[in-house]
Amino acid sequence: MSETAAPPHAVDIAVTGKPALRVEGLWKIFGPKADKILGTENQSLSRQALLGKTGCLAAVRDISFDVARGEVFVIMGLSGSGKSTLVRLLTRLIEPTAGTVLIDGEDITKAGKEKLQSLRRTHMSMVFQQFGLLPQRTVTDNVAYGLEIRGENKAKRLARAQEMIDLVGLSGYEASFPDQLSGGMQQRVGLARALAVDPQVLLFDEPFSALDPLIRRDMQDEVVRLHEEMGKTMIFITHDLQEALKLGDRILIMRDGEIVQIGTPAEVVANPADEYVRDFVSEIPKSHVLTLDYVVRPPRENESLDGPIMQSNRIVRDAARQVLSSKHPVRVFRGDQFLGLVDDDDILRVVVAEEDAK
Ligand SMILES: Nc1ncnc2c1ncn2[C@@H]1O[C@H](COP(=O)(O)OP(=O)(O)OP(=O)(O)O)[C@@H](O)[C@H]1O
Repeated sequence: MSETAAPPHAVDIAVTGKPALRVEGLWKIFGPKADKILGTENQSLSRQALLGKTGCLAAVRDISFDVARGEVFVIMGLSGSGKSTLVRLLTRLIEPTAGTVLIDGEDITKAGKEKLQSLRRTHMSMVFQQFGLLPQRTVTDNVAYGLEIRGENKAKRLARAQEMIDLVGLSGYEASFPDQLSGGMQQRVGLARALAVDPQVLLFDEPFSALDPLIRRDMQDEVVRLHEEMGKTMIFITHDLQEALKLGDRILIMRDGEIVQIGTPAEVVANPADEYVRDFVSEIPKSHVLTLDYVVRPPRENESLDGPIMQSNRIVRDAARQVLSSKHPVRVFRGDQFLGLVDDDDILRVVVAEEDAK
């Protein structure tokens, strides 16, 4: 079968096996006697009602999800929806009120102090919005910092740091100090530092929010490229839907501490769970996000089955040129399974619908 390229960072969740991260029934309630809320009738109150009645704020409410190995999982929501609290719970920078977090099968929530420290050093790295670089240290020493804490010898950590500096495109800046670098370059140092320890999971907490739009786009491309090269599991927090759609294999949309929807970019755009999500996605050009899964249809009588073959996870926009220039309808497969056909009309229907929506 002649294979047409899938979207670069697509992951087949079904075949990736044990999750890299499992979150079960996670809660964080802030406020007086916050630990007395769960198990009482107050637990089912909305965030507002709970706050009014008890003075406690449920920042994260009963959240469960799995992240597959190698997946880019984006957590998205407006300000106050609970994203930062959630990501901090994942590393126990904040203690959960209830629930469990398993990273690579290790229960973070039950780990003692030493175990937690060792898990943080070996299993996860974080990239923050405020880069968090050490100002007195050079680029190389910042990148090597995590390895130093871990007790790696100097030759080894310098070699690894150099490898990461080259990887993120900072060769030549090894001896610079953070304040000599632009914001985008500082964030590259942050990325290199996070990657240097070869973590199981990389966590990004709104890393590019403070950057100019153009630099921000560069950095998003950088994340896509690094993911393609290294295949790391990534959890990415953002309030920006475009960023979520661009980076995410799946997106978790939060509101008032709760999950509103979890889905692939195409699922979220094609089938928004409610008005809140519909509002979010209404401006998004569907052909940029929907895959052929959403336009494929059964063959009609006497229709040609001689057209080229494409995989169903191809984005409509990327497939359009080939479909429109083909004499026969394109045959769409998921793996080896034939799903049906896509022709010019099927493509144009999506494109025209988005023109109409403007
Ligand atoms: N330490 C705290 N004590 C009390 N309330 C808190 C605390 N930290 C966060 N909150 C509240 O929890 C809710 C969720 O906050 P959080 O910062 O997680 O949201 P967010 O989606 O990350 O928003 P932003 O993008 O603005 O950071 C907010 O209402 C916030 O005021």
